[in-house]
Amino acid sequence: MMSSMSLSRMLRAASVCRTMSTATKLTAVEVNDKTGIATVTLSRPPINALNVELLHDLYQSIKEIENNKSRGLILTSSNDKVFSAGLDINEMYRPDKDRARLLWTKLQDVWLALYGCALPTAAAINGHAPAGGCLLATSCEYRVILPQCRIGLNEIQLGLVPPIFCMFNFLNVLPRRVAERALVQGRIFTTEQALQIGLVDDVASSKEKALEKCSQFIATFAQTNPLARSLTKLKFRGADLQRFESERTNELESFLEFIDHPQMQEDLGIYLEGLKKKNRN
Ligand SMILES: CCCCCCCCCCC/C=C/C(=O)SCCNC(=O)CCNC(=O)[C@H](O)C(C)(C)COP(=O)(O)OP(=O)(O)OC[C@H]1O[C@@H](n2cnc3c(N)ncnc32)[C@H](O)[C@@H]1OP(=O)(O)O
Repeated sequence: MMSSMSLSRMLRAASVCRTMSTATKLTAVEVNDKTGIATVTLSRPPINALNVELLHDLYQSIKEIENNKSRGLILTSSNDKVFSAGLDINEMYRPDKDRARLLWTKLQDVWLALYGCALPTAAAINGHAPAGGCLLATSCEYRVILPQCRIGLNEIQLGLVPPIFCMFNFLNVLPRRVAERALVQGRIFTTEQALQIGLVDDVASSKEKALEKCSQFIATFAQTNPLARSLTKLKFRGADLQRFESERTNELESFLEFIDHPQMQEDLGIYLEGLKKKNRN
């Protein structure tokens, strides 16, 4: 039989962390009642490829956390090897046109919500983060990565033109010259390289330690007026958000045109096949 001691300990633990009522299917949201920090966990096995549904759930989670006045938001993954593999290439290869439109619109919505989030945001990058995975991480204000991970915006290697928000994210984090070179070369960085150029702020030896470091970053704002903080953040990011708004329709149409091109489809098919072949050999 369970002792009253262990029962009370369990009840105490249960009261510290609670799952948000509207936690969605492909993202789990947990709020620490002690710190007020919400953790969003990407949960689309096997590699958190960003499809319409995951992007939809992620957007809902970010908005819910923002509206519930949490103290901060941490983004992480349920997979212990991959933070996110980026956009689900199956959504771009031989796509249903309406769904492709929805995919891009949802990606844009997520970027707007995360980059412009009023709360302090941090990413505990507990696995590889290529392309869209890197986009999510660099939309946050602070990043901690685990050893032996790879991170970067490699779109150009797939023949894709990095959209404008990729540029904003890199310019916000890296010196201009480094950002430009990384994007035009489609560089994927190791953990050590990412730390050295400043693409990430810190390295942690485990997911738990990465989450702890993210919480510590968010706690640095405990004494700061939240409105003053969010307005100051907006002063830094507002011009990017405005330029994005003015170009979002054009970027959507360019994306649709781009993936409609026969050569693009052929390249995406070869790339996808290469990823699958890796597992067959
Ligand atoms: C102004 C606009 C103009 C035009 C705009 C053009 C469009 C620009 C778009 C820009 C924004 C974002 C783009 C993207 O995100 S594109 C996606 C790029 N992602 C990648 O290149 C990552 C590829 N994957 C990997 O490197 C590895 O899979 C990874 C390191 C993530 C994990 O490695 P691991 O060994 O753990 O796992 P596997 O490789 O075995 O993968 C498991 C299965 O998942 C499949 N897979 C992997 N990645 C993807 C993906 N991105 N989409 C769909 N499927 C993916 C892989 O094939 C395996 O499948 P099988 O189990 O069937 O073999």
